[in-house]
Amino acid sequence: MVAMDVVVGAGGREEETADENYVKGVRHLCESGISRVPAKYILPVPDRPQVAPHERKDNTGSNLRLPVIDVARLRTPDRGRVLECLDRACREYGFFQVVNHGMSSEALRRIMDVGRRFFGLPLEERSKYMTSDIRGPVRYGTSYNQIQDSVFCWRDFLKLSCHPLEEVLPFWPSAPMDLRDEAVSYAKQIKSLFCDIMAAVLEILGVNSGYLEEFDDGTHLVVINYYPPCPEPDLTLGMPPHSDYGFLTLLLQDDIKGLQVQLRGKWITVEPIPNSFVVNIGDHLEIFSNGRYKSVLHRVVVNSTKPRMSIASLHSLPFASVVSPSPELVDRENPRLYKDTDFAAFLDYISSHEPKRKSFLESRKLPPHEVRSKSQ
Ligand SMILES: O=C(O)CCC(=O)C(=O)O
Ligand SMILES: [Fe+2]
Repeated sequence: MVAMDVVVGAGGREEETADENYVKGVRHLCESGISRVPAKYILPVPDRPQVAPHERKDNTGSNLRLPVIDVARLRTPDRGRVLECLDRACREYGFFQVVNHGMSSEALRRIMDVGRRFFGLPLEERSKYMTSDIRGPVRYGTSYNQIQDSVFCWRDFLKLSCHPLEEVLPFWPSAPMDLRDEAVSYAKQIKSLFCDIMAAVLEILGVNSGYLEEFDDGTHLVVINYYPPCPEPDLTLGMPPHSDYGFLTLLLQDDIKGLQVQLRGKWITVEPIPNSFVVNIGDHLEIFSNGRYKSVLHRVVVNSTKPRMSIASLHSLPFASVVSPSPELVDRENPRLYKDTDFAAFLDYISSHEPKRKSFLESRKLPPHEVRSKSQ
């Protein structure tokens, strides 16, 4: 048991005396033996994940199966047909699952296993990597954006910046002993899968595939998310509704449900498919495609019995690159809808605003009177 100062607040809810304890993370909080969710994690009623009684059937009965893309078929004469499915998935859902992607189930098992062992280390070891530096090569933390969040969410994370690998590697956790080797191997394989999928997306968009080379030097972040069981899962979320900032996110999840996607105004649970990745469009691809593809809101719900783990790989252009609508996708019928942006603008935004839904992307939209039909 970890000692933590707790007092019983109004209504019998245990309150910690100092916010310092919350920044140690949810796992630490749970190990202190709580039986109720502290006020710091309780969302205002409209933001809680409960499902209205009349929607209960739709949302829990049949979970929507996202379109499934067979990556191996991209290398067969069927490529054209797979590209059509991919285009429809990107336009209609902004989310899809990929199977037959070439990464072995053993490779996926190993990275999940080492991630789980990292979160099982004593807090003293994990907290060596706690930092408020959002630009650093490694960051252990909690909530969504613990510097800005007024209500915390039920997640601990380890973020590994993966580019350039040889420069960041010495900063990554030295325990568990095999974490660096496993994470390097995973980072290389997932980057290659991202490039295969991105090449297909560029082909559908009819955009010069020269962009693909730029991704070789692109930003790459691997985020290991850990969601401990929560005594009152109706009051909080593992992650609030958000969109991801990059071009594409490739998410590996364990077999515990939790990811929900907002489709046509409803929260739909993504049914995990073993050994698959969930892929979603990020804000940078929405801008680059001039709105042809949209980043989609998603969130994570927690449960009272089982811990859940996921590993998100977020990919974009190099840190200093400007992301703008691709000139091929701007013309008289499709006027330019977004301002240029870059990574620094995104980091400045998240360090000065409480991130809400798609607010960063909204800030990059051109006001209607400035919408232009030229690319510049
Ligand atoms: O854990 C999940 O299923 C989703 C995580 C996520 O959305 C993220 O890391 O951006
Ligand atoms: Fe996300």
